[in-house]
Amino acid sequence: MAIALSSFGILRLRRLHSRQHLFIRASSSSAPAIENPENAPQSPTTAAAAAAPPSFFPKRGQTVELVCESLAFKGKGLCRVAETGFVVMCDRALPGERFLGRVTRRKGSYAEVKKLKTIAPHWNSVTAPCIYASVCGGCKTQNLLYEAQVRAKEEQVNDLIIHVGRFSNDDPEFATVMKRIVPCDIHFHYRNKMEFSFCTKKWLPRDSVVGIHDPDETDYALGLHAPGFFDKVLNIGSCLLQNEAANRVLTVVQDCWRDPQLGLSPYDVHSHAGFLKHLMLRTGRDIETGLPELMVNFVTSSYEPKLLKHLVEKVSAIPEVVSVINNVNSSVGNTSVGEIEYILYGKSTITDTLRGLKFQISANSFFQTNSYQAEVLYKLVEDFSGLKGDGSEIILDLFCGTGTIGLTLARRVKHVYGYEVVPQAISDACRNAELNGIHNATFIQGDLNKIGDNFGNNFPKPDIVISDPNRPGMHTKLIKFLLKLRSPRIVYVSCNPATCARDLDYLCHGMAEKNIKGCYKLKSVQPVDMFPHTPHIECVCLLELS
Ligand SMILES: C[S@@+](CC[C@H](N)C(=O)[O-])C[C@H]1O[C@@H](n2cnc3c(N)ncnc32)[C@H](O)[C@@H]1O
Repeated sequence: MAIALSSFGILRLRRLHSRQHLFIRASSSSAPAIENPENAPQSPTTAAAAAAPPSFFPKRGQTVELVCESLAFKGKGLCRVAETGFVVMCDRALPGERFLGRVTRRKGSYAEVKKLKTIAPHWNSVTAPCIYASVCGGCKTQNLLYEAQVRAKEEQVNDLIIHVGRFSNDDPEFATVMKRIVPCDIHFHYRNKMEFSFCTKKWLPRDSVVGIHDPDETDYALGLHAPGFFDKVLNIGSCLLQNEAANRVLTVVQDCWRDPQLGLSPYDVHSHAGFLKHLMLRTGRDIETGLPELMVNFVTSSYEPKLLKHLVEKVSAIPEVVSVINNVNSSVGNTSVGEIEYILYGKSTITDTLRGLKFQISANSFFQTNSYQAEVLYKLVEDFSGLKGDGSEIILDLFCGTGTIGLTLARRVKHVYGYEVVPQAISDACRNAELNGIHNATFIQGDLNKIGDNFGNNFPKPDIVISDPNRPGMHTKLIKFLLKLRSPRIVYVSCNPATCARDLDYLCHGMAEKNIKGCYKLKSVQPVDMFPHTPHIECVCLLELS
């Protein structure tokens, strides 16, 4: 197998043909589906593999020896069966790793395998500092050198833009469109929000993990979900992605919540009995001092403040804790957004700063989870917006959350119009505008997946559209609206490069099956690493009217 030395000095496999696009599906039925992989153009290798007799394909339960070529969608290792080139995906297989895997399922044109045994380790291997790293679903690549992590992310974006977005790397402009990834300088303690789950069923990985010590004898757990299980939780004492004060809160809660005298019970997702659902920790910064301030949010199945009294006393004794909230979610659903929110201690919001502005954040409003790297991301958005600086432009900020992007641009434009589905985020956005003395921003609550023909009547034609959807990307209705609107510039911020590539394809090349023509030219795709050690990739893209 050919190997090459990349510009980062990392040994990596020379990629023959990427098939990452086979593994991408829109995660919401409301969003347009990624094109059928069966219809995707086939490379010579894959065409040969497709023509091979079925017996060439691995069968369920079969053990195969594989070498991981690269990282693909959701950070899974992409491998090929020797001789046939048949594509196989394996969770936690890293580039260069030779291993034995058992085929767990066949999915159309590829199969998934479970890693049984590593024969030869991956390239750029480092020791993971977290004792849970090999089992917890959060960090999948802590044992991969950070430079190799970002290189893999950059390659993934490149492949998706080519194969899903249908942009050609033979085009001489392609190299100037695709920018090098911006790495994150802070590799640990960067998350300002973590959600831990209470559970009746502690998950103990079969291969017991060296260093994990859990003195508690009950089956109860508080921690992060076992990968792939909604009803099993890995009990954890601390998480290296969150800050030190948040870890102190977690420790304090862990130390007492199972005390039988408190009468607390974890919620059982099968029987729907039990009280404690989630522990959400959010960290902001005091605007005056810059010191961390924490919100502790207990999500429970009913409102019983007496039951929480001891926990509230314990956590509020931690100096950084300025807010203790109780979200009551009495539905059988297990989300952390309650139908009613109570303040048990301190304030209802915490504060943070971004690009010189102050923001108040409620328990359930979206706020970028890596505040440090959000500064970098927003600077890119501002640069891509290409503001004239004469205060003449109109900005349409789609999926605006608490208004952060629009507000950071407001002082340099005529007016900002923000759209967002969560009512609490809209009230936060209005309050944030006021807090910063910004009077040229209007925030409107509405579902952008359900826009009607009159959408667009409430605001003038924008000069710049910012669109920052969540993982499913933009709904076809919204894409059609943007193609009709023909704003000169679109800055597309994405947390899912797969749906991003699909939407860029529609905006630039149209949707032939719906007889819709594209009218944009892709000028820039800038990947940004916001979440080291995880498969998540953020991108800022610039489109201009062609
Ligand atoms: C990735 S966040 C971006 C938020 C904001 N731009 C920022 O940088 O903080 C996506 C936002 O889209 C909102 N959202 C999700 N689906 C939506 C929909 N169908 N209509 C309107 N907003 C939606 C979410 O509530 C969330 O606030």
